[in-house]
Amino acid sequence: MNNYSDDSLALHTDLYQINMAKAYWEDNIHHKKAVFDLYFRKLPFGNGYAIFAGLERIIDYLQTFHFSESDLDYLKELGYKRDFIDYLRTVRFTGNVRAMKEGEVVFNNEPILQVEAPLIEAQLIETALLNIVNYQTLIATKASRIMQVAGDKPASEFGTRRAHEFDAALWGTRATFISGFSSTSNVRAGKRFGIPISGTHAHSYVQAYEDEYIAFHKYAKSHKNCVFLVDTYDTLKSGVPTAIKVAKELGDNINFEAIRLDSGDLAYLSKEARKLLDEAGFVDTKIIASNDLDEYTMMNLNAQGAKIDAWGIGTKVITAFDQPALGAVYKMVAMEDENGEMTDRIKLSSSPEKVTTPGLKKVYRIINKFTNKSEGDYIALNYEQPEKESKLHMFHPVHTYIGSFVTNFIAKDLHEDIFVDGILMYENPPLQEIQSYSKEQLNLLWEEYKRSLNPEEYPVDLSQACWDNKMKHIEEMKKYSFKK
Ligand SMILES: Nc1ncnc2c1ncn2[C@@H]1O[C@H](COP(=O)(O)OP(=O)(O)OP(=O)(O)O)[C@@H](O)[C@H]1O
Ligand SMILES: O=P(O)(O)OC[C@H]1O[C@H](OP(=O)(O)OP(=O)(O)O)[C@H](O)[C@@H]1O
Ligand SMILES: O=C(O)c1cccnc1
Repeated sequence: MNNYSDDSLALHTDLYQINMAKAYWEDNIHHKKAVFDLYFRKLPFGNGYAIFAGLERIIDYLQTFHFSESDLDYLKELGYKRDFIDYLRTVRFTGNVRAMKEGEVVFNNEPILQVEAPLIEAQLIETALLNIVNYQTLIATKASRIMQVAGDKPASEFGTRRAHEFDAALWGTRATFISGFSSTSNVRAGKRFGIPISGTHAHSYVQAYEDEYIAFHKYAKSHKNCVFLVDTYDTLKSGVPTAIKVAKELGDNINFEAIRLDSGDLAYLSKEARKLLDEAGFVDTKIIASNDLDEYTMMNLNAQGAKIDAWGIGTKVITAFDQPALGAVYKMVAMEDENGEMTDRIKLSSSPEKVTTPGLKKVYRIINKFTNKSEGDYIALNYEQPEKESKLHMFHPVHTYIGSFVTNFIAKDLHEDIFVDGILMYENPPLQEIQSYSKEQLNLLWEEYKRSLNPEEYPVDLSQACWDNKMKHIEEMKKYSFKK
């Protein structure tokens, strides 16, 4: 354990970013403008779309970006020279960021966010930006899959105890809320983000009294709104009948809101519990289910006719249980040359998906005016104006023979100016608004893209000019490497 205080996020980066920063600075190219695209190549969970989350934290990170004195002391200890350290002391984020809004429905191979900044700044922030987007977008997408099954029934996020430590619990639960979860059990997240909080009680509460009747009675004395956990000993023989008995005794003194089932056969138990509650006159008392739930189990429970009114979901959403990482990348697409002109940059690869798409680009959602559904996304070079065209040729960027012509469309630019010359231009909407925005954007998608199993592939196409430009750079780069 050393004595440095943890007072900035500038070193929350990979050492190779600092290695590059040093070399750029020594070569005096650190101030040249560079453009990077942030995107992922493959949708997670085999889903047909993803939900973007992370912008709020990125804004906060970039606004406060600086190397603290303790960061610089540590770099000095590592052997970095004084003049480089003195330079780092002055570094702030002074560039431009364009990004999609949080809650946006996003797809593979389209820039979710673009950074245009002095090379050294754009490079130093790469790791943190990817760290933020990859986790939050992954969790928002998992949560969205779950909400496709939950429908109008509320889902509460219960996962803090299983999350990958504090930050993941906090920002992860925010991501689930963006995708439609209705509440969280994490009280700090409620305080920090204004997410509605909700909570029942644990088995230990019943164990503390050993007797379910006493436990429920005491709980009801302490809380007017009661949700009783009924599976500590025997759900149908003891838990549900005891909850009913206490609720009858206390009458209008309490609101018998719900029971919670947390083990056993949730389909069978919910149906039987429903019968007992209804027979006792508690037709409005809800049944909440929890225990290792995810979209697959929930779908199965629905198919079995389970009488579940609300879901408590922890581990599997907050850890993105079936896919531990999203693979978003950050790739250079343009750079200022020795004459001060911006020139495109490309990275080649033997796999076509990994070849980058050079140039400054915009992403448009092409919305059919008649159906109000999205026809696909269209990536065009900055100077193009697809919104002014009457007919668009949309074609697959790898299998170019797959394509169609679109007319009567709206081309919606999906990027917002977030920072211009380091100045924040964007105001984060309230979280509730982000949730509503996300829901509206999902409504633009045909159902075929939203099913959880084998969804249709949503078109993410390049404009002809963007595609021609890419081909030109591939050819030039091949000639260049061949000459060498
Ligand atoms: N009817 C059902 N159909 C499909 N899956 C179910 C059904 N009922 C429960 N499950 C799921 O099956 C799994 C059973 O969990 P587990 O093996 O931990 O048993 P349990 O009864 O919960 O015991 P424990 O007391 O240890 O929690 C959970 O993921 C649960 O959500
Ligand atoms: O199952 P999750 O989706 O993660 O939801 C949260 C779980 O956390 C609690 O269990 P607890 O930590 O007491 O352990 P348990 O598995 O023994 O119930 C609660 O009773 C849920 O079962
Ligand atoms: O409120 C609950 O019921 C709850 C919260 C966290 C984890 N498990 C259950």
